[in-house]
Amino acid sequence: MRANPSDLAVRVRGLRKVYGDLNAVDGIDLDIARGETFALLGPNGAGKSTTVEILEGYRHRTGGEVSVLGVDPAHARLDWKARLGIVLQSTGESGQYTVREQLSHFARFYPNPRKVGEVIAAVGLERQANTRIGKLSGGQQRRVDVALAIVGRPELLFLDEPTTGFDPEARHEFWGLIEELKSEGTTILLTTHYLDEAARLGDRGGVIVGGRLIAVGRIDELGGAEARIPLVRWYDEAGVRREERTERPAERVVELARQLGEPRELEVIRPSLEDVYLGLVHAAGSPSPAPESAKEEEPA
Ligand SMILES: Nc1ncnc2c1ncn2[C@@H]1O[C@H](COP(=O)(O)OP(=O)(O)OP(=O)(O)O)[C@@H](O)[C@H]1O
Repeated sequence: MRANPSDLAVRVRGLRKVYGDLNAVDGIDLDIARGETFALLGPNGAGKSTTVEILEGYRHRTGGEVSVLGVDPAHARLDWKARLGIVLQSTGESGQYTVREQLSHFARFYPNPRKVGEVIAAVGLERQANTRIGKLSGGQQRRVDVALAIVGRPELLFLDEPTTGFDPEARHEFWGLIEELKSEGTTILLTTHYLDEAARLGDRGGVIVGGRLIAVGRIDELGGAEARIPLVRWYDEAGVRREERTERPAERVVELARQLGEPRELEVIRPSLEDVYLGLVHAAGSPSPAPESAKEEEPA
């Protein structure tokens, strides 16, 4: 994608982060257009949170250029922070205030906040509005995190594994909320291990492995056309498992039925984002060690 820099919410070039001997982020280039939802995917320890926390201004980088809403997060001021909404991976919410009190308190920090009652309704916590946060379930506390992140009407919303601990119904409701924010023009950077979530919400996505972005593109094109060709699987007469990629799986199935009658455990698989992702991660291998000159100690 080639975009005018002013249309970009996030522009990253050659981003690096070294912890001791580890290249946690190893030369990432990334553009996220305004209004886009970008899903950052990758296995545990791949460097997603480190990247996101650098963009949020919570972590120093070792090298590279970063611009978020036109500002370098390493030198950003409070008015820049007010344009962001952040849902961190772990919740840090204090439990002694009610949902409404906490939201009303934080809404005051922003120049143009949403109405607290609307935010509570949007995250589905109307019945818990006057409950102390410490008494909510894990999934409900996560909704409070999301509510706090959107109350300031952010231009750019960071969602780091936002639906971990949600039951399936809550996840679907949450997706509806994110789709509404998208339709209002909010730019979203989402990290998630749920590939169905990434496929549903993401416009574009990237896969990080070992600190490197190994694939980036439209979410439904990630991994290339080849990786999405349907797969036909069956057992032949000798009981050997066979598989074949074909653009015309129905034709292949008819041929097989003609040859074998009812082939054992015949399957037609249309690769999902999860299949494509697993193929990419498997092919990418493991991280590289840091060069001596780049070593840096990281405080906790
Ligand atoms: N403060 C730190 N000091 C030293 N190493 C760190 C620190 N924070 C993260 N790391 C290491 O950097 C690597 C990248 O971690 P990061 O948290 O960015 O991965 P992630 O992709 O977000 O993983 P997950 O999906 O598990 O959240 C990991 O190997 C991790 O152990």
